[in-house]
Amino acid sequence: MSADQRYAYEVEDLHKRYGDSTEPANAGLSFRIEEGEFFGLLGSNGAGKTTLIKQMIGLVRPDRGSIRLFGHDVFAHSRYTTTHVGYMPQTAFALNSLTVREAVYFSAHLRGMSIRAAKRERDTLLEALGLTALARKVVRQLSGGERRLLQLAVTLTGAPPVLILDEPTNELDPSRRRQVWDLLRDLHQRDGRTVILITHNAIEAEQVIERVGIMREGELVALGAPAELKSSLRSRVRLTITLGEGDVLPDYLRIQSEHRGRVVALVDSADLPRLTKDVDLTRFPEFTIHTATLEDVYVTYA
Ligand SMILES: Nc1ncnc2c1ncn2[C@@H]1O[C@H](COP(=O)(O)OP(=O)(O)OP(=O)(O)O)[C@@H](O)[C@H]1O
Repeated sequence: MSADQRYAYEVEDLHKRYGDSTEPANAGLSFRIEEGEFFGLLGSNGAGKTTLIKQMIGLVRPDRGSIRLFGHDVFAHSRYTTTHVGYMPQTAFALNSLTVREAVYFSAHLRGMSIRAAKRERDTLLEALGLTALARKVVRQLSGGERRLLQLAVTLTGAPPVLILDEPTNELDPSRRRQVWDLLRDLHQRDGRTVILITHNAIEAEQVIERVGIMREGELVALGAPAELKSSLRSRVRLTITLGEGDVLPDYLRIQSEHRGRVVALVDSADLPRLTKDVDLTRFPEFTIHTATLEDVYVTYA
């Protein structure tokens, strides 16, 4: 990190346990996110991702530890936090009786933009997210995916320097998902925004994220660039193969998933020559071999 680079977030020794729950939701988390970084947070259900994020925007108080946003304590400077972070939660969108264009316009205006600037912002965001044709529709009449896009548009209003997005591509069809990833990549590369993304879709996220944290049981069990984490895997090669009736694979393969004869397995690089000797892969109707993906890292750690 160069001398003039700042941290967007500095999280130190964060602990959180809800009510009389025996297991902590967050247990001793410490990490930093650089200004302008695209950071992905992965982890299975209940790993503690949402709790961490809610603490980072000052919605949930930790039992112990500190969180600084550009050097400001998020709880002592709650106004600073709300004006500098755009948060898109997983929960349903609230502005149901407004039209799409009103929802975006009012959000921009409430974030301090003049009437003129808010109108311009509204038109730009609706266009960027492919919502212009729906501008006059009432929010409650939108489909789940359309609502999700609108929620993203509202989150982006006022151009907050930090975006925290909880599963932004959930419920979207493949072409809309691509549109969202392209937009986020643009906001990051062109405008230098810091993006913090929670996702279960490691394969798609891998295209955009620069560093990833993997959570399990309230702790960060892996933190690094996707390439670094992939190269740290012992089983570096992924084999996908469709088996026929009675076919069996050697037991040194680590099976990750199996569905209707389609098997995904991880193979130690050292075992690859042995595998190609033991199994005549060309006899199978379908197989692929490639280096491990971020999803393999996720499945290994989470
Ligand atoms: N308001 C709450 N009250 C009590 N327990 C909670 C509350 N919110 C979360 N928890 C518990 O804290 C733990 C972490 O939950 P959290 O929602 O942070 O996980 P997550 O990684 O975001 O999960 P998911 O991927 O399913 O959204 C879980 O055991 C959950 O049951």
